[in-house]
Amino acid sequence: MSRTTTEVWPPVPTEAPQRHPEAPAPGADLPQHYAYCFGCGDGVEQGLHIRTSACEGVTIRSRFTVTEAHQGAPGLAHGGLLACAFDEALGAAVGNLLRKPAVTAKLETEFVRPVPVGTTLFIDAHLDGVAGRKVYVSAEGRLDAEDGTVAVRARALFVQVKLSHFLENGRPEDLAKIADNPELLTRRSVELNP
Ligand SMILES: CCCCCCCCCCCCCCCC(=O)SCCNC(=O)CCNC(=O)[C@H](O)C(C)(C)COP(=O)(O)OP(=O)(O)OC[C@H]1O[C@@H](n2cnc3c(N)ncnc32)[C@H](O)[C@@H]1OP(=O)(O)O
Repeated sequence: MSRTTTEVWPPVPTEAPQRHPEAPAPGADLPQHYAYCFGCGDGVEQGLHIRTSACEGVTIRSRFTVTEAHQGAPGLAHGGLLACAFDEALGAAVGNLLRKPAVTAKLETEFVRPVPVGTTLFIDAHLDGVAGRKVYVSAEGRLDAEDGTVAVRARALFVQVKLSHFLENGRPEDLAKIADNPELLTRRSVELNP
C-alpha cells in the first residue's frame, strides 16, 4: 500500500487565504497564546514549550525540542505528543495569520521517521485554503534543521468560532483565573466574530 496521501487537498473548493493586515510581521517571534497551553505555555513544566515565528506569506515556523518527558518508546517521541505539536503549530498559523479564533475540527498526522529525544523539530505550517469558516492548513516537520529530513507531516481543518465558544465551554474556575490575571493570555486586538 502506498504511503503517499492521494486525496485532493483541500477537499473542497477554497479561496486563497489572505494574511491579515495586523498579522505579525515576517520574522516576528510569537508569544505563547495561553500560559497553561500544553503546546506553548510556560506554565506547564513538562509541556511542549513550542516556539513560533512568523514567515512570509501565509506560513509560520515552529520549533519543538523533544525531551525525556515526551517519550513513547525508550528514547523516542510519543506520536500523540507529536500530533499535539502539529496541532499547536497549525493552530498558531490559523490564529496569527487570519486573526480570528478557531478550533481544530480534524487533524491528520503522518509519521515518516522516528523522532529521538533531544531532536528539535522545525515545523513549517502553511494555510492552504479558506471556505467560509473552514480553514485548511498543512505542515511538515524536519529533523534538527530547516532543511532536515522530513519526519512528520500533518494537515487539518480548523473552524473559526466566536469568542463565546470559549466562554460557554471553558471550565469556570479557569476562566475566572483569566479574569483575575489577563496576562495569562496573549493580549492583542482580534476579530472576535467570524
Ligand atoms: C484570535 C486571534 C488569535 C491570535 C493568536 C492566537 C494563537 C492561537 C494558537 C492556538 C494554538 C492552539 C491550537 C490547538 C487548537 C485546539 O486544540 S482546539 C481544541 C480541540 N478542538 C475542539 O475542541 C473543537 C470541538 N468541536 C467543536 O466545537 C465543533 O464541532 C466545531 C469544530 C466548532 C464546529 O461546530 P459548529 O461551529 O457548530 O460548526 P459546524 O456547522 O458543525 O461545522 C462548520 C463546518 O465545518 C465542517 N466540519 C466540522 N467538523 C468537521 C470535521 N470533523 N470534518 C469535516 N468537516 C467538519 C462542517 O461540515 C461545516 O461545513 P459547512 O457546512 O460550512 O460546509
